[in-house]
Amino acid sequence: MSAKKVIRSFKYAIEGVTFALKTQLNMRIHCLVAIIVTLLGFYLNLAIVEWAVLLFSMTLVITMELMNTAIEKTIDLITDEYHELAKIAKNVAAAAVLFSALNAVVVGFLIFHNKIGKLVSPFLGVGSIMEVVLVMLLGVGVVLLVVKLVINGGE
Ligand SMILES: Nc1ncnc2c1ncn2[C@@H]1O[C@H](COP(=O)(O)OP(=O)(O)OP(=O)(O)O)[C@@H](O)[C@H]1O
Repeated sequence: MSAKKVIRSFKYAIEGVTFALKTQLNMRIHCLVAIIVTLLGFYLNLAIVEWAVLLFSMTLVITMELMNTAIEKTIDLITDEYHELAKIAKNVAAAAVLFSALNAVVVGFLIFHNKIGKLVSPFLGVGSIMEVVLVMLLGVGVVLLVVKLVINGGE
């Protein structure tokens, strides 16, 4: 492949990401969460293996969202009428996003749950109560995200 072709493929890929960011709310949510989690990771000084697992999980969610968008658009191109197969294809693609997001949440919990005390103590001087409150808030956030993904069918 010539250098020109490589640059052109990058350009197409960037166009794809830009489209997904502009049109898919879930894609914006995934990216925002990924940025926040990455900043948190720097602050909490994660180990290399923790970074590797975390980055893989976050990238997987974003990749699934991109594939979901591609499948949605392909179906819309094929038909704008109700079709059982169109429904199955879109729902299965949405399920892929949901599973990758659930995996990311579990990975995030495994990596961060021991470190939440360290995160809040410099600000509040409290560890355990805030830890419980933050885990509960995280849980509520996760449930809301899952409900939203289910209702929107991955958008
Ligand atoms: N052509 C179709 N035939 C049958 N069911 C469909 C069809 N298009 C969509 N659906 C159903 O509606 C759900 C949501 O569809 P879709 O993702 O296209 O909506 P949307 O979230 O508004 O899409 P977009 O992100 O393109 O705005 C799908 O998961 C599927 O269950």
